[in-house]
Amino acid sequence: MRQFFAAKAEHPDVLLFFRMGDFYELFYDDARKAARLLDITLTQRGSSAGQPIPMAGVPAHAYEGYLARLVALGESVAICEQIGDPALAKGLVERKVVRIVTPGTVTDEALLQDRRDTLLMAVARGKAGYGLAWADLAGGRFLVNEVANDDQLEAELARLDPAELLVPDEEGWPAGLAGRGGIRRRAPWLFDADSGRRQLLQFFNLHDLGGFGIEGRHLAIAAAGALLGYVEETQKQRLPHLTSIRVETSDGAIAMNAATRRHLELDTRVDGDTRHTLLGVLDTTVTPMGGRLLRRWLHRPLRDRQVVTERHDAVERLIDARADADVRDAFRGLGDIERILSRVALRSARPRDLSTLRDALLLLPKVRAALDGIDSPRLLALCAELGEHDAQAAWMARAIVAQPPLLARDGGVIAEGYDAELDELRLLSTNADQFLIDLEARERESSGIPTLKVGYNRVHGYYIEISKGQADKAPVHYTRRQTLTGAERYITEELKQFEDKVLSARERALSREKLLYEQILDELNRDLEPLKRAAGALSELDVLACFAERARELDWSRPTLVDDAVIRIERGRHPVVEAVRDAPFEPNDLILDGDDRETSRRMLVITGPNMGGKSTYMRQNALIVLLAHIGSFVPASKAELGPIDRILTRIGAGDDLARGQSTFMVEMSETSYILHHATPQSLVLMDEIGRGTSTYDGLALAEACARHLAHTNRCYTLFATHYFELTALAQPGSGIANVHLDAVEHGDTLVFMHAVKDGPADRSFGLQVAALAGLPKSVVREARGRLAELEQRRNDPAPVLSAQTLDAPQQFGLFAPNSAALDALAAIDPDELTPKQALEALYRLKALE
Ligand SMILES: Nc1ncnc2c1ncn2[C@@H]1O[C@H](COP(=O)(O)OP(=O)(O)OP(=O)(O)O)[C@@H](O)[C@H]1O
Repeated sequence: MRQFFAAKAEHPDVLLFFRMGDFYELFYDDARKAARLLDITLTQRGSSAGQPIPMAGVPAHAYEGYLARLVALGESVAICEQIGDPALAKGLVERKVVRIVTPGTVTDEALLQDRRDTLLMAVARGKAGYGLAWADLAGGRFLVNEVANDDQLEAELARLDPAELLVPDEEGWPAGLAGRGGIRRRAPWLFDADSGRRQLLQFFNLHDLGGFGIEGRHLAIAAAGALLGYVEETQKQRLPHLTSIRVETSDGAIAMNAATRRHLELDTRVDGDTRHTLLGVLDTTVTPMGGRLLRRWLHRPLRDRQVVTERHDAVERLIDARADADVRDAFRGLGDIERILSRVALRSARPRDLSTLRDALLLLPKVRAALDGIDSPRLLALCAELGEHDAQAAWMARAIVAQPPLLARDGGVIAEGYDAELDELRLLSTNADQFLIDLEARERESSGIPTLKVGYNRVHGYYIEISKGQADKAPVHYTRRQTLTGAERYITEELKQFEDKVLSARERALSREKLLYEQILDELNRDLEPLKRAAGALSELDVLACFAERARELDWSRPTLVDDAVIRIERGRHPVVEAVRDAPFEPNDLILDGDDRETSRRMLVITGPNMGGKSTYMRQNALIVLLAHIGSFVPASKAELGPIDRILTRIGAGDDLARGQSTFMVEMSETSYILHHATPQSLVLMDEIGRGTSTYDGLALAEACARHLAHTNRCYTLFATHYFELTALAQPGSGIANVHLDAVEHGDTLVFMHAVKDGPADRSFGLQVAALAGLPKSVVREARGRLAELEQRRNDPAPVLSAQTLDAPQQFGLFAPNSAALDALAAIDPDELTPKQALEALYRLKALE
């Protein structure tokens, strides 16, 4: 327990896995917590100061599964091992914390998700905003950025979604950050720019940081220093695979804030589903590393049109040459070499990592052959990045057996013929079998005991066994080793010598193999950079081939990026709705264009019935713009897109109660963000703005926002609304046009046409949709009565949006005047009344006046 307390004192904030023989044990609060999180038994062991010591344990041979669960829950675990051999230790065996496994720093295959980066991030704070540094230790990437304000910080957090976030232990963090899981508060002095700089120079062994382009970015350097400090503290080893640091600026990408990522359901739906999302439809990459790159691309559509056009070009060439199928075919045997290379650098690569790497290198010629003769600048560049690794592949093929065992510990990894000394040692132990058979035959003959056996067990080694009945015939030079119930076991001088030779040959073979294994890792580490580049190129090829496959399979077409201010989409479709619908999807066009105030068309006011397809139409256009800017083809027959700097959305997506905001508050803060940030190059989606409050307030706000977007922001706007009043905004020269979706009534049913047509809708079908949804008939009937009244009221001379109404400070209740009388009136069904009842009703109404 003294050892435990000492180790625990050094790691008070994390769970301590304390190795005791075949188990990792946890004590006290750690035990209680682990028992709860892992559903393992909480027991006791001994006592301390008269109190029993709570304990829980996991078997050492299966600890990875438990570790994975704890890490997924955001917990960190310090692994305290027995150092040295318990058999040789005098008294207690020494124990030491050898590493700390934390959610953001894991690199073991079993603890990672295949198709999702696991990131560790640090955030430094200063007057100019925030510095961000994030590292993917399993993939060997290290990046930084600086952002000016809380909104941008939240957008980066939503994009990168780090598993673990280091922040200075101070107050006043924005709610979006403070409420996240995986936050680790660290002493503020650890986020100091000067010491960060020193730390970086020391880590990369450099004299200045100019080569990385981060000189002068003090906040980014402070964050990077804090991150490195944490990594060194927890990993307790060098990280040779982090070889550089890269700046990933925000202005290189089309900005999307957290709300936009959520609303567009890029990789997760509001209900947590990941299949029916854009990534779910798009991702047919073959390798996990390709899958991760695609996810990264999807969250960072580029503004650099040359890079994007080169990707379109590559995809088109792959389709034309029908080469994507061959590339993808070659990739089936590829595996996750990006992460394998990190484990090679960290020297934790397992035998099967090496055989996978070897097989990947052997596949490179096939990949190159599939791309041969395809004239695309990006594909040519990627082929060059793949590099030449034939010699390395041949060497690894010689070194590693075809199918190595899981662990290096028991040997059998290095192939025969690779190392003469190992072969000789192995021969010695293999020949042992024949020697023993011969020895048994000889001893049987010389002793005259036909049942005599030669055997082996781990405790006593080799022996000659004679049954009890025959034991008196044992020759005198036999020395007794062990007595069993029915037999005696002996050893002879010859057998002892043989045993020493064989056992030591086995041991020497194992240690020779270990040495060779280390040498292989050394050799690979010498060449790590070109191998990492090859892995990067393979990931990108995987994504481009996936784009080609999707384009062909789903009938997508190549978008054109133009310099004019325009978004012109012909026959666009929603990729996810189309994928899940059984019935055909109705394609729709979108034209927004022009810089000129008089002639431009910058905003569409979209009206139409509920369920008509307004949201689908708006989102499909945003997704098409996004897909085009990651380099993919798009679900449309044609798309011409001018420069885009932001995609901003305001789409009702439930309350954000977790952050203590009401529906309407969320709606308004998202709208406010959009009004402050949208530029003439931004695409803005506004879905039913104003519906979270009373009708007149909502209508007034919706109209004011629409005007602001059209006249001040002048962004490309799709504005869906149920307020018909807004259709009046579409005046000549306003830059605003009306479109609508339609439905037709067939008896009791409604048929939605889903086609976008010019002009405003003439009615909304709200009650019919409600009836379709199964609202009780009596309720629908009553609503119909109310509707008639309200429409009557609307035709009253007082205009809803008169300046007087808008300026009035008080809030109008829709039914405020005479509401008791109206209620009573609505409750009357004239068809059901006798003349007498009708007269009584009239008197009652009169009394309510
Ligand atoms: N173009 C289309 N072709 C085929 N089906 C479509 C199309 N657009 C929408 N749909 C179908 O109609 C359903 C309703 O669409 P959507 O949610 O976009 O309607 P909405 O007008 O936004 O409704 P609400 O006003 O109630 O929010 C979708 O789930 C989809 O199944």
